[in-house]
Amino acid sequence: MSYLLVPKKPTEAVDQYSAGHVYYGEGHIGTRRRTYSNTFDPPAEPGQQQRRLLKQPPRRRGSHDPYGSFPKGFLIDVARTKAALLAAEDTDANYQITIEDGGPKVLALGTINSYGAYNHEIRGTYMLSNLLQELTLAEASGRPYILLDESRLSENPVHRVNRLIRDTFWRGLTRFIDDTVIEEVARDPKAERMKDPRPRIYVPLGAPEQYEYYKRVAERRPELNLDVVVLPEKITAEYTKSLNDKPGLLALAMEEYTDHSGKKNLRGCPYVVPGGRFNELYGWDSYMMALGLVRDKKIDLAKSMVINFCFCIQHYGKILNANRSYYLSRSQPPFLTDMAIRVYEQIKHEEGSLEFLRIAILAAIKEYYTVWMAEPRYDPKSGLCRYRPEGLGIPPETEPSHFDSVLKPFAEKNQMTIEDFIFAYNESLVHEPELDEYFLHDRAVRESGHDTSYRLDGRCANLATIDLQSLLYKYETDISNVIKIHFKDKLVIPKEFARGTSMKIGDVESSAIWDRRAKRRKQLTDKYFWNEKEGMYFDYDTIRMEQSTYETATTFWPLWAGLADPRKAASLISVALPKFECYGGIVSGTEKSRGVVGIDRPNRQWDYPFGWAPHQIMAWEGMRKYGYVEEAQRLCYRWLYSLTKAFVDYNGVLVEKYDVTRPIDPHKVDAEYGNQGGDIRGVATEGFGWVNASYQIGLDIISSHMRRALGACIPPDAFLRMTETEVEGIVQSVESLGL
Ligand SMILES: OC[C@H]1O[C@H](O[C@H]2O[C@H](CO)[C@@H](O)[C@H](O)[C@H]2O)[C@H](O)[C@@H](O)[C@@H]1O
Ligand SMILES: [Ca+2]
Repeated sequence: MSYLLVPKKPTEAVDQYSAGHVYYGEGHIGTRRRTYSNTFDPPAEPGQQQRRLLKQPPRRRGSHDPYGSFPKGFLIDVARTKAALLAAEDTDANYQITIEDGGPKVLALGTINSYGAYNHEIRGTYMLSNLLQELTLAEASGRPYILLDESRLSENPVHRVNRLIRDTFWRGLTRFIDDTVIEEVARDPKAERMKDPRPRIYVPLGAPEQYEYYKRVAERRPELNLDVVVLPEKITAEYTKSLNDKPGLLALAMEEYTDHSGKKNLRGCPYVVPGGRFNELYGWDSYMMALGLVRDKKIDLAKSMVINFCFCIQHYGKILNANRSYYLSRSQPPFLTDMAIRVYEQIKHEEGSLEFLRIAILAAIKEYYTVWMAEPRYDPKSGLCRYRPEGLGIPPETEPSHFDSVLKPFAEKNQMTIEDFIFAYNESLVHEPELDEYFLHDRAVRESGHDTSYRLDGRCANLATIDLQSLLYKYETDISNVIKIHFKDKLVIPKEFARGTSMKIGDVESSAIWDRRAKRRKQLTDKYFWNEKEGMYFDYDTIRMEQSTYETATTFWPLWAGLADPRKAASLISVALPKFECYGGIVSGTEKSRGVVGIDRPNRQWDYPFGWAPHQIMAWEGMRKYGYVEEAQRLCYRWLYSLTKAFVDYNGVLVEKYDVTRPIDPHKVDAEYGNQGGDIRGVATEGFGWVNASYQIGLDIISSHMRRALGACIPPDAFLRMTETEVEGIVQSVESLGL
């Protein structure tokens, strides 16, 4: 009987903690399915034991496995067990097993040791939800029957999150653009309601080889209905607006390779997307994810994202908010220099690494001059820079009713429905300067990455933010250091980077000028952004010529950039930190600054009480830079606790942002478009990009003692009050329960 040949220890051939696609085999359409010893096919004539396993529902106590002390594994009929599990335990029928389900929280499974004759009970939300996740993965891999290690169900949650991110989620979020996947990557849930959302790719004029490539794809595969469009050399705000009805992907870097038949071909340079409805290469998300990728030793991916950024600067004039047509005029917070340096550090022994760094720094210099130090973003009066992109009309990618309350009075004034007014306004058939001003700021808010908040609403384009100021200081110091250390203090500007700038071919960049720029920026920061009385940094309004009073978590960014002097750093820790430190980490802005919210003044996602991964990462790194390691670890524990807690209680969820004031279900966010990444059917396959990164980075920051406490889900406030021995006692009892 073939089932008797099933190995006793499924771990012999495949590691018990392998990623789903390895443990169960590849199962997606078009990929090769592999067979491993931890899966098995039922015999044509099932024997007695097997019949029992396949036909009888799992039994309760009385049929307990007498070999119970063995490391356990289970023989599972995937479809039957999944159906039984969902019927009993998913009482709210959302294909997740969470603490909100009211089932018995126990399910008996036939053990491998007894060839399915005896059962062992799986108990509690966490193990049952892990079972659902494993069954969903097995099903997706096309496995009707599996042998499952119990350790995959009782796995320490910190180990499980860390492992899933490293081996599964990055993989799930990786994209590239070429003929094999164009229909998949062109898909855009944000564009579905736009007029002509057929798959479309816009190719820059300077990449004719890509135009030829995609034209050939469109001809060869007419069923795709792929529209291939060349962009004009000069991209104006009018042109970008004209694409609103024809949304499409913006081409990214491709590389030449020789295929198996010896023919030269092109293939897309891969990148990682944020997740949820964000299925494209984003600006600052990419930086945060690159930190996580480097940490997880996925260096090629991080490197490829830098290459894609350089392509964007060269062909679109900026690092794009994201590579969709409606983002053409917009950038996002600049992080290229730090990203390139971190990748370079990992590849410096490789051939071509210095050339990689040279190109990235040249691209960053071009971006610095033409995006951030050029009007309208640059304010010549103050010498400060702002998020202030060009653009016309209403951002088309937001949710349908997002602007209704803003547009309603204008629609009424013009005696139109909101829908008719949107058309008339976008087509310049009506003129509303007040609305133009509103959307100028709205676009700026989106460029800032902080969309939306009461900090930036209605004024962002006028604000020089402490965020941007810190990032540009980092550009200046990084560029200076790289030129000095790696290029003998001389970096010659080549033709492709001089084009479209005031730089001339052959101009030489040296460290001195970048040092002067950094020094000047530091003076301006102290003058405009530091508030001695409040002991922290604030944004500066370049039109009203006054500091903003909104308390923002980006006040810690000068630490990350190395821009604060030690006295200011100390004040940020003693005065500012208590305002932002919440139960689950750093909050985006203080409650006082946000003000009262209600029906007429709804929550904004970048305000109190929400916490975001990039804010945590920037604060941790900044504090560590200045020696505030204990504070960084404490904040880290808080954040990782929120992520782990929601993961354990809510079927493995990892989402875009968290409510850092909620101890129980911090992933529940009632603001704007809700939370991305939470839409799980059985199992999460992607998490959310920058949250994934924050988890991996955070694990390297906390102590091993903290890591053990986290695995036992000890709440932060309790953990901080406990002695090390008390924590160890709890950890050991949790571990002995196998949970
Ligand atoms: O569609 C609404 C907005 O979506 C993006 O913003 C949010 O998601 C991004 C990707 O994770 C992130 O970079 C940003 O900080 C988030 O607020 C997009 O960037 C906006 O332009 C867009 O309007
Ligand atoms: Ca449920």
